Amino acid sequence: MSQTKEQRILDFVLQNATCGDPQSVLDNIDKYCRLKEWAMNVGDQKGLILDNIVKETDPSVVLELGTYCGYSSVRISRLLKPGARVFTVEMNSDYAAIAKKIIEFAGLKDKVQILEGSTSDIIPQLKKKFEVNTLDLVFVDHWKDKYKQDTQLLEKCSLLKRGSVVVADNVIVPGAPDFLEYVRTCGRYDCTNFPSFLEYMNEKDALERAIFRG
Ligand SMILES: O=C(NCCCCc1cc2ccncc2s1)c1cc(-c2ccc(F)cc2)cc(O)c1O
Ligand SMILES: [Mg+2]
Repeated sequence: MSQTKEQRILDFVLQNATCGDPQSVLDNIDKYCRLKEWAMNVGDQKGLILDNIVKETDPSVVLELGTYCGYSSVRISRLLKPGARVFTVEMNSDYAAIAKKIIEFAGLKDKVQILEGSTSDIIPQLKKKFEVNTLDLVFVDHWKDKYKQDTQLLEKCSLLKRGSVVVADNVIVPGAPDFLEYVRTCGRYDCTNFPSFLEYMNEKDALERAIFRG
């Protein structure tokens, strides 16, 4: 059966990275996707900005929307204190299976729980089914036209508290204009734009940090 790009990324990690070493997993995914096949990981440049935001926030409970191959799950969870958790939502079961193996290879399976399904279904279940109270950090990296509605859904489900940090990838490319307009003008967030570049390319992209005011 012909391999998918995501399977080739997994194989490259298994053959070249060091088991239990998250940084080597990240470095090898970046190496493969820069040199061989582009893929939609947040990447090393935006990843460094995300690292700094995670370190400043020091979150206990993280929600990620859009797992893909698990690159940002590894990126985030490698920085968390003992006992802190990442819930990551992925609706493509092939991606979820790859991500599970990459997260396990990195030695981070106890910190990350992959939730397969749509954010519309899973976000309303977080409190009762997954025993989440509120979220300290949300990394938004799924369908760009769902960023705004899912941010509003997080508010509606009382999952955000004063100081909750929402970080969104790709606010320039592919872009999430309705999300940007919402968080910057609704009066409930303190927003900061972090200019960078699209993963593995020279095109401009950016992360947006929106801190919930409560
Ligand atoms: O689509 C992207 N990422 C979302 C994948 C969809 C994953 C999910 C959708 C969904 C719905 C509901 N519930 C759960 C989920 S999980 C994406 C695309 C590009 C890009 C940039 C330039 C290009 F020329 C072509 C693609 C770059 C990026 O960094 C991305 O993140
Ligand atoms: Mg992205």
